[in-house]
Amino acid sequence: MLAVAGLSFSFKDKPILRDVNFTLEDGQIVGLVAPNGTGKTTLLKLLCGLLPAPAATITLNGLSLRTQRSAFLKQLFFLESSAHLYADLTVRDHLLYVKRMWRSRVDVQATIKQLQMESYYTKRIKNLSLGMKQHALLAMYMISDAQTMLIDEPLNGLDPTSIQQFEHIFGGLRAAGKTLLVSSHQMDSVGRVCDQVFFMKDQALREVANTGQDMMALYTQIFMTEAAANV
Ligand SMILES: Nc1ncnc2c1ncn2[C@@H]1O[C@H](COP(=O)(O)OP(=O)(O)OP(=O)(O)O)[C@@H](O)[C@H]1O
Repeated sequence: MLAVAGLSFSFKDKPILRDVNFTLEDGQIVGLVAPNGTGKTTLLKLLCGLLPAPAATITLNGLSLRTQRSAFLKQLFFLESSAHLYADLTVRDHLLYVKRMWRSRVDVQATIKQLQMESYYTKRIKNLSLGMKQHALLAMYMISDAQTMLIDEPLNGLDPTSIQQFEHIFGGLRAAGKTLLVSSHQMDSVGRVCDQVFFMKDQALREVANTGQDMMALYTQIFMTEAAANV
């Protein structure tokens, strides 16, 4: 379980989060939804210590991010985006690197097959399309076998078949007991995959259980009704 208490953060004078508290239960997929520039990536970075939040208490299965940082981070995987992959290394290089660093038993070749990357896993990242890089990044998450996965906009640039494939893989990770916090702007996908959704607004998180409601309608209600009223 990931538990967060008293999390506040500002970029200079701009408050992003104000005294945020939440928990993520094991075996759950939680969506993180908000308009561009609200602070989704910032939150994910805070949860793994890439940005500082000295006053917050962040624990993962009882381990403190502040005082037991390396044990905490071994249980978590986060890579901000496929733009952060190494341009001159191949997909396979990335997967072998993650397997070694996370001491994982997940089979690299089986993962390549599962993600249908056979035709390009020996290619350098710089020669891949955005969708291919997104596959490579998801493969890194799968290979890490980390208990908790923070995934930032994994569906960007994917075709409909790949979106289905990713949703299936997220479901498989949940079935294996993993905890996923996934930011996305794809509300239909959020509705299909997530157990609950955090809507980020006014420096706070509004938690909504997914009971099959229309997520786009909910998005409009939370974010757009007010915006329209201000025009
Ligand atoms: N290094 C930085 N210095 C100052 N401000 C920053 C920095 N990084 C992000 N911000 C600001 O923090 C706010 C939140 O940015 P963030 O990238 O977390 O948003 P986001 O919700 O992930 O957006 P998007 O959906 O566009 O990816 C933005 O207003 C952005 O301008």
